Amino acid sequence: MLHDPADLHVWSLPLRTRFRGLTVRDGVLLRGDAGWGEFSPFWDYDADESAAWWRAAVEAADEGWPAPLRTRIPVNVTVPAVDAETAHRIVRGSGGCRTAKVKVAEPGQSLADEIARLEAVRDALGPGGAIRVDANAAWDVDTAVSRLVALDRAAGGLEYAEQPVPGVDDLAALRRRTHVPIAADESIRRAQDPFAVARAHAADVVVLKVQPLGGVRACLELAERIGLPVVVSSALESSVGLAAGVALAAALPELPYACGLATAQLFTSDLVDSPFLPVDGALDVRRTSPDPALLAASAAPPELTDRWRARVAAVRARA
Ligand SMILES: O=C(O)CCC(=O)c1ccccc1C(=O)O
Ligand SMILES: [Mg+2]
Repeated sequence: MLHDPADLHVWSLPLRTRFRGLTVRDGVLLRGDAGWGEFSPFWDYDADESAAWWRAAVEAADEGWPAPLRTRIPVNVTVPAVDAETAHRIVRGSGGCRTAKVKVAEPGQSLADEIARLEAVRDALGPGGAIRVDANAAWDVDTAVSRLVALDRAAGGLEYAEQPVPGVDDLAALRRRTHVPIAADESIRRAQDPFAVARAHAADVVVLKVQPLGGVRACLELAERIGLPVVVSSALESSVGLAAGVALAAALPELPYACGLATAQLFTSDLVDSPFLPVDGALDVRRTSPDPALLAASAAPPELTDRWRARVAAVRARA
């Protein structure tokens, strides 16, 4: 279907704390017969890599998603690379999340910063909660081996380490040298071949993100073929885009881990009047549509709007 360019809504939303180097997040909403879709590739994704993100938006707008198998999705609170006191406050204010995902390997921070952050998260969560870390591919294998010993101890046990090292071979080598389970994220969503992880026995868990992997149906197929437990995570979308991740999590036959879909908490405002915020550590499964007043309040300035329209035109020219 041809989406009328007049029906592209370019938005920009501030983040509470710096995340992945970002202080604002921006993107596009489009409306189709089935509902609203979000297209929000990060600016370091070129038109080629953004094609999958566009397919996910078109699926949401034109087709909708497969029927849910569950009504609630347990989620992790996402803790950015903040100081210990802030980390404690974020976990306590998370809406009852029993799992925390803590960012580590932030440039300029020390192991002591990470240990303090993990101790604070454990204190806030209590002994029953689960703690995972995400290093976004920043370590080499030797560094990861030693860091994971220290961080596992500081956390009182790690549930898993997400993408501690860059490549599939690195993940496989590290996995043989640590008892901490390994999750693959970038090695799935930015890889030529997402199945290489499974073939190399490089991970215990795979992280699936709807937009970079081309939609809910594409992710369901990938999950079935890859044969490893899946964690659905956001790409820091508005609550319109988060609905796609919620739909994927709801449609997966098995969902053994909390999902990384509580990222609406990282924004100071949203595009829908009832954002995806956890209650008792879980999100309700539902679709969302933007509130016209919030969409207007979050409308991007003209220059940014032009940049997004050009991006959409480039990605559509390839489709
Ligand atoms: O998984 C989560 O808890 C939140 C999502 C998240 O961390 C993320 C969000 C945007 C881009 C990359 C990542 C990541 O997992 O590395
Ligand atoms: Mg990650």
